[in-house]
Amino acid sequence: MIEQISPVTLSVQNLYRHFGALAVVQGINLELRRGTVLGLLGPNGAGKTTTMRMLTGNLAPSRGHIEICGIDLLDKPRDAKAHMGYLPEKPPLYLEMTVNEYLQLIARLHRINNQKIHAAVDSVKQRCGLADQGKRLISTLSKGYQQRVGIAQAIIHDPDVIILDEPTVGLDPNQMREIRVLIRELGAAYSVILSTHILSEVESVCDHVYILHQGRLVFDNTLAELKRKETNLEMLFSQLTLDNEYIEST
Ligand SMILES: Nc1ncnc2c1ncn2[C@@H]1O[C@H](COP(=O)(O)OP(=O)(O)OP(=O)(O)O)[C@@H](O)[C@H]1O
Repeated sequence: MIEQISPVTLSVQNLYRHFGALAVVQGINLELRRGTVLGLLGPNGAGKTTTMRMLTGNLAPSRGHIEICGIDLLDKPRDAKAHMGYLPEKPPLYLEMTVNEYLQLIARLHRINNQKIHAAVDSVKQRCGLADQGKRLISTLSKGYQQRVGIAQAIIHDPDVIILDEPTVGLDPNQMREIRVLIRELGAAYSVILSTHILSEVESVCDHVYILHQGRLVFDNTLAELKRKETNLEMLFSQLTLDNEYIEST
């Protein structure tokens, strides 16, 4: 329902990326709408990280078109990136800083007005369950709380599109559950692309799923439709990617 009426926040057309002779991303089309969590699934080496690096403006496409909130990422990278928040697989944290120092630094890098920095840091800490952690050194936080700081840095400038690359890797089950609740909340307010290897995570968090295999999108549908058809995501994934080793390891 939401997908029918919400504005498009990210539009990707005919995206390609080659590394030398290796075609890693081959003609991807993708659309993300406000209020949606989109799960990007694929076996190892499918091209997920390469795709996300292009969507966040960290890697130039060989070909294709990316618009963030209607702004062309290649023509106006600074304007487009202002609408985008990114948590890479390895969170870009300065462990020797306190949570407050780090988030203030990130706010400055996003050119948030000096007078608004404290309010922005307070608001994002509240949102990410870090309200009592401001004076802690990041190095002393648990991995789950460090991941919250990683998410906080991705959303401090109030972006429309949030891209999270395997945000629950290495977390214990309680931390995973908490981060998933947070992602769900972010998805309701913004729009999120979530890359993960955990199929149950997609089922519990995402509204829409895309499956990438050998650089091509081989599946694109809503979770509601999968449920309606009683499709088993694990079976579907296995059939589409023919990578049983991956399924067994998750
Ligand atoms: N800078 C690069 N130079 C050459 N090849 C690369 C480069 N970056 C990625 N690749 C190759 O592109 C393919 C896709 O990699 P990518 O990291 O995008 O996959 P992925 O789906 O994110 O995999 P994983 O789930 O293991 O993280 C792999 O074969 C990888 O070796």
